[in-house]
Amino acid sequence: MSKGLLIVLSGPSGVGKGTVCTALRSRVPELVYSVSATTRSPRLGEVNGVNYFFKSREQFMDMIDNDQLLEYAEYVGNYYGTPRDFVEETLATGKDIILEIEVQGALKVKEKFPDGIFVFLMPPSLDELKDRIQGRGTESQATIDHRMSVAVDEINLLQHYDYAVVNDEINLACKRIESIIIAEHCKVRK
Ligand SMILES: Nc1nc2c(ncn2[C@@H]2O[C@H](COP(=O)(O)OP(=O)(O)O)[C@@H](O)[C@H]2O)c(=O)[nH]1
Ligand SMILES: Nc1ncnc2c1ncn2[C@@H]1O[C@H](COP(=O)(O)OP(=O)(O)O)[C@@H](O)[C@H]1O
Repeated sequence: MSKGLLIVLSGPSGVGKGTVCTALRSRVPELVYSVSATTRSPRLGEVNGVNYFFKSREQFMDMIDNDQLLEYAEYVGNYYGTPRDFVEETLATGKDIILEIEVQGALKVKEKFPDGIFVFLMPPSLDELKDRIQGRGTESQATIDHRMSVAVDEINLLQHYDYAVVNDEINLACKRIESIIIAEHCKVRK
């Protein structure tokens, strides 16, 4: 049995990663989603173990010390990390897995999984990005400003990715990512 594909989806806050991932999972039900650990507080409606594993700083530091994270990063004042065992076990069973993570973490994953597929979700414009993150209404103005300045740095690291997908329209963005996954399965690996 061949190993599954490791797909990394990054992109600035508010670009629509969560929305696109949810749509993608209903279009491609066999695609497994990696649930990250974070020290961020849950937003209204977020469920522990579904959206994230919500951890205290101490619990998160323990996960780092016990080598339970494939990668982790600090982003706008909170820690985020990918539980290692779940990713490795999923790939070993031949299933594809998608990690929705920010750029620093994605670059660390690339060192460990050079055969991973790195997809960057792009906003149609920076103005549209700001409108989306503001429209979601989950962040304070100071956090939005911080996330917008991080967004510019993140977009500057696009050259480390294999694919850039513009999220102009959710179904179109999903179709593009689905096409990438299909093409990668057909690829002749040398
Ligand atoms: N490195 C890393 N980044 C993560 C992980 N999980 C989520 N992130 C990223 O952390 C950033 C902030 O996530 P979040 O607070 O949920 O905000 P949102 O992306 O604006 O909904 C986003 O870029 C996520 O993709 C992870 O396990 N590792
Ligand atoms: N293609 C799109 N067109 C218009 N609005 C979108 C699109 N994709 C996502 N959104 C909206 O933008 C906001 C941010 O999306 P979200 O998925 O939370 O982003 P992220 O996970 O990247 O931070 C949400 O209110 C969402 O409904």
